[in-house]
Amino acid sequence: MVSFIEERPKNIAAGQNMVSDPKSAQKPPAPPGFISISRKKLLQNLEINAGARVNSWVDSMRASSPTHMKSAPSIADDQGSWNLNHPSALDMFEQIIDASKGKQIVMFLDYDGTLSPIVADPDRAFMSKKMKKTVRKLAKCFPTAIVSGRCRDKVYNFVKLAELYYAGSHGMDIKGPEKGSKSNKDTESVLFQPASEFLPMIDEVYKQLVETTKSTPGAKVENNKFCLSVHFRCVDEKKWSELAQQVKSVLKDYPKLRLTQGRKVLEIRPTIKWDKGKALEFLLESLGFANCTDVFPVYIGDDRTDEDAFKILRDRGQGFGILVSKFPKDTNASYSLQEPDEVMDFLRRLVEWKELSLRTQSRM
Ligand SMILES: O=P(O)(O)OC[C@H]1O[C@H](O[C@H]2O[C@H](CO)[C@@H](O)[C@H](O)[C@H]2O)[C@H](O)[C@@H](O)[C@@H]1O
Repeated sequence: MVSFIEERPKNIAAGQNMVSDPKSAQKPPAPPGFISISRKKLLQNLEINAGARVNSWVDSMRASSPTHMKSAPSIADDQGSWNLNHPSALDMFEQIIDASKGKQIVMFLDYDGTLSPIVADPDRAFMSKKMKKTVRKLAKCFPTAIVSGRCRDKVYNFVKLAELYYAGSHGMDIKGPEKGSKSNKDTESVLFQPASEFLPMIDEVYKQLVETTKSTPGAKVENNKFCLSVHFRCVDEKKWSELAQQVKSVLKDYPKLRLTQGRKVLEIRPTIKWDKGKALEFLLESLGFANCTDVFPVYIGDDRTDEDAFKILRDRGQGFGILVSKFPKDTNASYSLQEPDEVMDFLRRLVEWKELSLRTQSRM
């Protein structure tokens, strides 16, 4: 499947820190819409150096906001090319199944915006009962992992399925199925925490951010154990610059932390070379598929941080990524789905297909 993504700048590897372009920081904000070249570049530059100018942070915050994307003048053209290059995974279901023939499908699912709809209060991002039932069935058919920016315990409390693998804190906290669960009768559950030395620093910065941002109405700081989120979904846009300034004032003393951006959220994490893509590779290895050619990983996610995993799959030439988005975006995913309801339909079809093929095999 052809993708129209432009690669990250050559000097920037996925998950590495990016030095902001001082020229683009001086430019006036681009007109609404993400089609313009400068806006596109901005979207690629969402990994923000903690020392970057606050203006460029705010530009990035605006650029990633769908309300700004909707009014793009050439949105119809872009939509056409999007549909062509990133067709719906539901429409392409048969082709996907054909490509997986003879291979072990392994499922990787992001949580927010993929399994649960985006809501204003991050503590209330519940997954529907129907979605939970579908994910439970999915895990009976294929090894399944949840890969989330959230703290692992929190995402577990939303999903509550012991038979899954969980990679929390953007993959910096990985655990296998509970011992004694159906998918893990006797082995120890995998546990990998590559950023554990950062725990005291993250706690310290969390407290400082809570204190510093409390004067900005609507701002919410979330402790995700090995990383932090500063939410601005409920902050008046006029106050975004103030919030960016507050976050910057805290981060200036912590060069070992970097900032990335998700959906109306500034994400702060250690500068280690670890991300959702590395977590995907770690999990494949743990499952015994390290150098395997007959594995077919499918990663479904909606956010910038999921791009690291999409890129790994594209580079390995194995399986593919599915981006959950209603809008065209630069992505390394091969297919698209519009929203969590479509994700559920896709997962259900996978389950139905697997159950049918198992029944057919048992009759032979
Ligand atoms: O990797 P994910 O599972 O997608 O986690 C990324 C962030 O998700 C959460 O924030 C997002 O969802 C919230 C609830 O719908 C929404 O209010 C927020 O605006 C979104 O950015 C989570 O709260 C963050 O900590 C994660 O970093």
